[in-house]
Amino acid sequence: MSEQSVILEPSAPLDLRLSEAELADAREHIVSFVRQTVDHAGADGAVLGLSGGIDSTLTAHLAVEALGADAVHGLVMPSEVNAADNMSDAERIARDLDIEYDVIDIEPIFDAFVSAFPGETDGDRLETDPLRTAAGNVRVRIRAVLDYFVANAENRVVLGTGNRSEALTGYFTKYGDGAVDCHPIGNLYKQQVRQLAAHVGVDDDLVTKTPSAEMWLGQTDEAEMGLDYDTLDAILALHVDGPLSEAATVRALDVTAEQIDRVVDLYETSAHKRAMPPSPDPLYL
Ligand SMILES: Nc1ncnc2c1ncn2[C@@H]1O[C@H](COP(=O)(O)OP(=O)(O)OC[C@H]2O[C@@H]([n+]3cccc(C(=O)O)c3)[C@H](O)[C@@H]2O)[C@@H](O)[C@H]1O
Ligand SMILES: Nc1ncnc2c1ncn2[C@@H]1O[C@H](COP(=O)(O)OP(=O)(O)OP(=O)(O)O)[C@@H](O)[C@H]1O
Ligand SMILES: [Mg+2]
Repeated sequence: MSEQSVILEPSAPLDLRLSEAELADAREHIVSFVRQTVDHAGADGAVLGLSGGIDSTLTAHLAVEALGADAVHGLVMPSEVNAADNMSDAERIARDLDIEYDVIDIEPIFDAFVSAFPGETDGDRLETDPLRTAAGNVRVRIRAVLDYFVANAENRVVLGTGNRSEALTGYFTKYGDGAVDCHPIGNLYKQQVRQLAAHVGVDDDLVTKTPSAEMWLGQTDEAEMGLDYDTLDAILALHVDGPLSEAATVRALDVTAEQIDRVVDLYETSAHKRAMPPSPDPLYL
């Protein structure tokens, strides 16, 4: 076992870590998936947003492995609510991987959007929900527009960075960071994302960074969801993905029934984000 693969040991209530052999298989599986997705689309490469977070960092590493550095284009898209450290990390990752990248300040685009709705966004209303989330989602969706501009202009596919923990809880913006052509790491729980990132050689400071959507200053995934990722992943694996009842999951993990209810609620109320938009059944006249 490598030194990096024990990072999660102290707090994980359920050990979801993969063995070194499984990590090697997962890496190869994802790399093949990216290559096939690009080939099947007849595309010349891929584009993805680089946030300095671990999901986009791992996805970028695997994309370079699949396609070569020349075929990957990164977009670093700062706004007023992004930490400067994260944006400089994103640029550092692009430079280390030797990929083409652009830095696009999305704040002027956001400002233009907001000024189109003066009545809705006056004063402090953007600082509290529901407008805080609505405004955050606008920034996320602006990034998706820019991703697709590059994809269209350069015959690339858009790589998503969603992981299984986010997908099952709906912790993403519908048609924002969810608006992509594929999710290479979509079958990995968050703690497995960190582990695979360490396995492929991502720097420790990025592997252990606190996950944040950066939709507003100080936002963290775990605070907003009300659960830490290790607990969330364990409940997803045993109860939502797995066969254990709520009572058995409480016994197996150091969690409460209320925590499990919270996860099940996130899963059920986000079903619409994992499906194509529905239409009524066809009319047979
Ligand atoms: N049952 C239903 N059937 C069909 N559609 C339904 C629906 N319920 C809501 N909707 C629609 O969905 C909308 C709400 O979904 P959405 O617009 O996504 O908005 P919402 O889920 O409210 O917000 C996005 C969440 O994802 C988090 N996020 C976003 C981006 C990145 C990350 C990250 O981890 O980096 C996290 C963010 O912090 C926030 O908690 C509603 O306004 C409505 O249009
Ligand atoms: N400022 C940004 N510039 C470019 N892309 C961004 C930016 N913010 C978010 N993204 C894109 O949206 C994705 C979703 O964000 P998310 O926070 O879930 O992932 P992450 O930042 O890579 O990892 P973590 O969840 O650990 O913070 C990112 O992976 C990235 O592709
Ligand atoms: Mg992030």
